Amino acid sequence: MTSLAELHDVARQRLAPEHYDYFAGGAGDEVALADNERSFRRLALLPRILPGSATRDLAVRLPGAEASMPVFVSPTAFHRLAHPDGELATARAVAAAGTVLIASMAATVAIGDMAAAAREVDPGATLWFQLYLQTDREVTDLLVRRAADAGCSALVVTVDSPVFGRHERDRRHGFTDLPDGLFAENMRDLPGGPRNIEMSPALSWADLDRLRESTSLPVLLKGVLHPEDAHLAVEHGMDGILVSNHGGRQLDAAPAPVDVLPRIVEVVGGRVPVLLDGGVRRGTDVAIALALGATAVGIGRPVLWGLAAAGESGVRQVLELLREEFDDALALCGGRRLADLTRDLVTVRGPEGGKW
Ligand SMILES: Cc1cc2nc3c(=O)[nH]c(=O)nc-3n(C[C@H](O)[C@H](O)[C@H](O)COP(=O)(O)O)c2cc1C
Ligand SMILES: O=C(O)C(=O)c1ccccc1
Repeated sequence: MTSLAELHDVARQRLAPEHYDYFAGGAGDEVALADNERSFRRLALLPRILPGSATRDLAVRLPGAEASMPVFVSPTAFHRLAHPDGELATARAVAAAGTVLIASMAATVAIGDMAAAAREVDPGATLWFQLYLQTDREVTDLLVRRAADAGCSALVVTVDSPVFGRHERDRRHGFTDLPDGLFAENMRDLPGGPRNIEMSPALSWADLDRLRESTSLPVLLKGVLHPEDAHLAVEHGMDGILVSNHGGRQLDAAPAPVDVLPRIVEVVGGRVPVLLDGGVRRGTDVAIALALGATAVGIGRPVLWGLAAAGESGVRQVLELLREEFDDALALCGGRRLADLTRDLVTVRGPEGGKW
């Protein structure tokens, strides 16, 4: 395979249409979904010349992690729909790539089993745990304890989902439940028995304060788009911000993360790392996001396409392609390290380019 787009095409052929549409789809008219990729293509990189170094350093320090490149895996649900090995294959591939896997609370493999699979490949593998705060605090506390016991080195609290997104492709297929034999394995053995993941508009900053006090793990907020919320996240002691519109699956009128990134970076002012996901499909997308101030970027769907196309090997291919493409982009921008990707390199395409 020579690009993520090719892996997508193979995955589309292999997946049942209702499962393909579950992974690929967005909310409403899928305006946000389309804009996530399109926004990267509206931007250009003004390359510098004569870098003066034969090699480049792609490694980056993140909360509770040293990643081999500034690309991590964003949390996505239900990997066993894509491949029988599910999240075990994903965990192995991400460990082999030496980057961070944010394990979804809605995984079809329990967090402890994912961590064990990752550690067989690399004893130093890094997993973070994605959490939807549950209104029953006992349930949230138990999930946090299990993530910590599994060795997760940070919590990523998803805050863009006070209600479930309206996914019209799923409605058309009547896809509402996992097939028999598959289950959101982290949701077993909880007070009151197995549970569904709850999304609740009743949650507030007070619930995050409580989580912050209940754990010594770094806590990152996923799904921040408004600069004022980025400011509040820092004030409330968060250890990082993930700028995201949930891959266009929640508010369809939400902007593309890359379009709001500069303002958020400005407000945060270097106090905590600012991460981004949504629409990253090429090494040049990674370079643009870093030049606009992101510390690292996440990929969601490309991992699912790799998994569906070729299991663990497919996810490895996705990560290695992005690594090679990003290294190429950094070289062509005249850079030798991540810090060489600066804001002045980014312009808007077209004759107005540079007015930014
Ligand atoms: C099929 C699917 C399932 C997802 N499940 C979760 C989830 O369980 N928790 C979460 O915080 N985000 C979830 N997301 C959002 C991703 O973490 C991420 O924000 C998004 O996919 C990034 O956009 P991209 O797919 O364009 O790379 C999901 C996304 C997809 C496509
Ligand atoms: O589909 C999603 O985007 C998602 O975040 C999710 C949340 C809970 C259960 C399954 C998926």
